[in-house]
Amino acid sequence: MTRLAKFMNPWRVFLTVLFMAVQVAGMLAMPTLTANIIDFGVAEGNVDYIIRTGFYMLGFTLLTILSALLNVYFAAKESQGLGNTLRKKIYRMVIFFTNDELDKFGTSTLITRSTNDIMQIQFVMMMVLRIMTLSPLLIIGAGTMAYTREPQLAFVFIITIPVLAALIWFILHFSGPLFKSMQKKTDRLNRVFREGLTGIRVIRAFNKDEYERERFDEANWDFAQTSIKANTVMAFMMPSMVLAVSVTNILIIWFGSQLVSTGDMQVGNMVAFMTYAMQILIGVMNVSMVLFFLPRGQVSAERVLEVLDTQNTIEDPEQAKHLKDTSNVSLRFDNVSFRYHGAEKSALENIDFTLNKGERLAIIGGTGSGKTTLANLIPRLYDVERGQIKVNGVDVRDVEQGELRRLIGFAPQKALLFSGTIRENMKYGKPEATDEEIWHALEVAQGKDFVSGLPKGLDSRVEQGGGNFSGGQRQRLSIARALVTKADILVFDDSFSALDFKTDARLREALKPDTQDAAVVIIAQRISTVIDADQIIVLDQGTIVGQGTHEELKTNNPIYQEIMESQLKGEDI
Ligand SMILES: Nc1ncnc2c1ncn2[C@@H]1O[C@H](COP(=O)(O)OP(=O)(O)OP(=O)(O)O)[C@@H](O)[C@H]1O
Repeated sequence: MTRLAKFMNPWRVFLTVLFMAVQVAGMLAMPTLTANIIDFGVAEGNVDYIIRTGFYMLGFTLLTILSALLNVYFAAKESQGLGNTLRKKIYRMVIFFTNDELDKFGTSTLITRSTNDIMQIQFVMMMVLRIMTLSPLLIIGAGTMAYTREPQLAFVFIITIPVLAALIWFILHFSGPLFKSMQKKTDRLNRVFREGLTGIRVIRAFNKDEYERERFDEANWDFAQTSIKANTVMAFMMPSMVLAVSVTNILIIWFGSQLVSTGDMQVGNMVAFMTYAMQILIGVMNVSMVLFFLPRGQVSAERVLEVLDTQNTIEDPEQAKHLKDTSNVSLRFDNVSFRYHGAEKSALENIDFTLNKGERLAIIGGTGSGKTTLANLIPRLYDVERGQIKVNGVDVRDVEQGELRRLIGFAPQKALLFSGTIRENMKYGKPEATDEEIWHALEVAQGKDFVSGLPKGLDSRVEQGGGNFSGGQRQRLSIARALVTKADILVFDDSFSALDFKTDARLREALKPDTQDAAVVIIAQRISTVIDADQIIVLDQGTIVGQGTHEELKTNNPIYQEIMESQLKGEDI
């Protein structure tokens, strides 16, 4: 938690502590004023004194309330501000994470860390800022006041504080592991719930509704049981506190009344002593609670800092080069090899090709042959292990990522759209794109007809992930989004797979005049998609096993022939 200090505002922390100190001073003054009113006002029948002290008490009460409010205000502002800063920082980090870092963490843990863990930090920070400053001050202050008022009664604390501390320890000792297991069970509950929601179609198709319901019920019941147990144990906290306060009061009254009867102590002092005793015991209880929650905040802080401390493996060079000659675009893979982080085998081995302006390169291969990996290397989503990727003759690692990616239009394998309107999605890579440009891109991507058929056209809503469109429609929108950028290098990663053969053919035909000045990479599993490419690369287990035109490969490449035979009848091609 201490490492979080650098994200905090020192002025707000100072004001929190300052108002807390004023609040404590007010709280400590009250029992003394009560004692005085009893001993010098009531006992001596001094009405003036009672009224004057009554006003002082009112003043101190107002001061205490005001400073308590300001303390809570600044503590809440600080803890919420800390949460806000951490969330912002995590988001900014994650958005620049390379695929390597994203693979290392996984999306769901990044979501949990930026929501649950930060909320836990906020909660603990609020407790620390309020209770951890209030309680020690209160314990020391009330202890000193009580002792100076009546040293003969101070021995009471030697009995009651250890008893209360032991009771609290006992409760926390049993509830601690239960709360810990509750966190794990919450994770499980979330996982089952998430799986159930995302897999709802599969669940229905396999008629597994009942099975999934039982799985959820079981996780839910398990969580509820642990929660009940933990809270039952915690329920002993308040009675223990009441017990400790009552025992203290009994002891104070028992011994105090003897001192009063012998004239060694005044009644008011006894009342004040009882109030100080209660303040001390509440302080002890609160400190124990904070000490209980602190380790949880610590774990969350570590999980959040782990993300913030992550060094991006892909960084911009200090002396960046520029992709000057954009009029004559080229893409070159120079003996490129790549291995995923922690993988034993290379995903790509010695990939070598050159693609020039106006040319179309198709990459075909079976599942897991490395096609998507190759596509991801072009915009530098990963860095090569060996070899070089050059755009316009410059190594992509020598160029700023922003400059490189502005040159590339990318339609990923999973056609992901963002919630918003179709227009907003189309403008994603080129915010200044006109409606005319968008409609043209949609026409090329064979999406104009269905978009213009929608009642609101370009203003039609796109749900999260594009869930309100069919797979084929999503792909066409994703292709159009890439085309709107009018990029020099266009990469279509299996983007035509959900299109029927006719639409696929029409799209590729429409693409030709539109991409005359671009270098186009088309990744596909279907022979019909790659048939008219200027150059085809056949990938198998990460290596190039064939390179040439369709006519060349058709006659001399056994793997290409194999793919062809499995998909089409030879005589049709
Ligand atoms: N993030 C990753 N971490 C580790 N290994 C990966 C990762 N992504 C892919 N791989 C592995 O790299 C190899 C190539 O995968 P890739 O996704 O490039 O294949 P692909 O040809 O695009 O397959 P498909 O046609 O099924 O999409 C596979 O063996 C795969 O298991």
